Amino acid sequence: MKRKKAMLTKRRKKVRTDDSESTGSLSFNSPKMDIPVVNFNAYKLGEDQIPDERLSVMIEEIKQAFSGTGFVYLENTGIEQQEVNRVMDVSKKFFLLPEDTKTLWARNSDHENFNDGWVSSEIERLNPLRPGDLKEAFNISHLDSVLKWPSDASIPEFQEVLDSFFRRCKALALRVLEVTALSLGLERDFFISKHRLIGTNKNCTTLRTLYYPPLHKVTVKSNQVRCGEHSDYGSVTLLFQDESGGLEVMNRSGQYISAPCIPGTVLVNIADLMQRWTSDVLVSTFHRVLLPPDDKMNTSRQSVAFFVHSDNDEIISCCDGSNKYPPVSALQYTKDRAYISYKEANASDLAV
Ligand SMILES: O=C(O)CCC(=O)C(=O)O
Ligand SMILES: [Fe+2]
Repeated sequence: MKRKKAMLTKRRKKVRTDDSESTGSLSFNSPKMDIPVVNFNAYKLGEDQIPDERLSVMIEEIKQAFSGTGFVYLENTGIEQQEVNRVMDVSKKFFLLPEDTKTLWARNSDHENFNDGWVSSEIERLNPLRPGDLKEAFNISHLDSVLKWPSDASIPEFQEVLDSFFRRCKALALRVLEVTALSLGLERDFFISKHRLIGTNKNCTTLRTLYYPPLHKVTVKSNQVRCGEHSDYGSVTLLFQDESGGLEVMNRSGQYISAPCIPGTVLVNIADLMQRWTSDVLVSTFHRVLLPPDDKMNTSRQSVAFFVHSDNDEIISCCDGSNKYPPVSALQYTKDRAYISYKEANASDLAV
């Protein structure tokens, strides 16, 4: 762990000497990130009944990360790179199907499972001041739903692979929430007691597989990017990226810095409701994915995010009893935040 941390710091220093200012370009060219790498081995999936003392180093490191940059790479979580590759492979098969076929599994906001299904390119704008994001996605939040699972003969394994990855991410996320509670001096089950219904229609936690198509044949609009500047809405997010890179995270001085893929790790970040819940002790940080550089416009990018939300009916009040923010319903908070990403912006190419 120490070695990797040192490596990241070294890389960052090296890049910062010649590239410390934003170029103003919409393709990524940012300094390297100093997001800590924390060894999760003591509480990896499969390790059970671990006394709090054995977790003490990790607890402290996670607290530093979540209250500093709001992002951390976890290594030795028990989720192996091969599992992630399987999800990416099966997802790519889906995203490469013709649009008419994918439409059969399009997300339908009128449906009870309003979040599940395929989302076509340019539908969402995570930064409402930009044109629609150049990405496609497939969402799963209700494991018992059979309605939205693609059943194309070319990818019979789609449901099995995504369903089982959802369960693995859920298990890891609950462990992260336990460690987070301990790091704040709270009871171990403080957060997980409000995340009991993940995978059902009473919780908005979503596994989202993302595909950023090649852009060389696309007319890219002014200020359009792959994924606009935003912070996530819920409790925490687990993120897996392929090696094409491109994710950038805003640092404390307001500068976007690169958060590269480190194979075998899981990138975890604090989301907005968790920041509010912890009275701003833990921080939810802006991040984005710009366009690839000109010589890589013909390449695609993939990522897989697991957005963790507390149960819909929970009322979230500041955990320190401070009343810094009024209590809020978890579902209402998520709905209000998501609405902003879908409503039409009046001018799609405002300066950003
Ligand atoms: O694709 C990525 O690497 C990031 C996606 C993301 O931040 C999001 O969808 O909230
Ligand atoms: Fe995000």
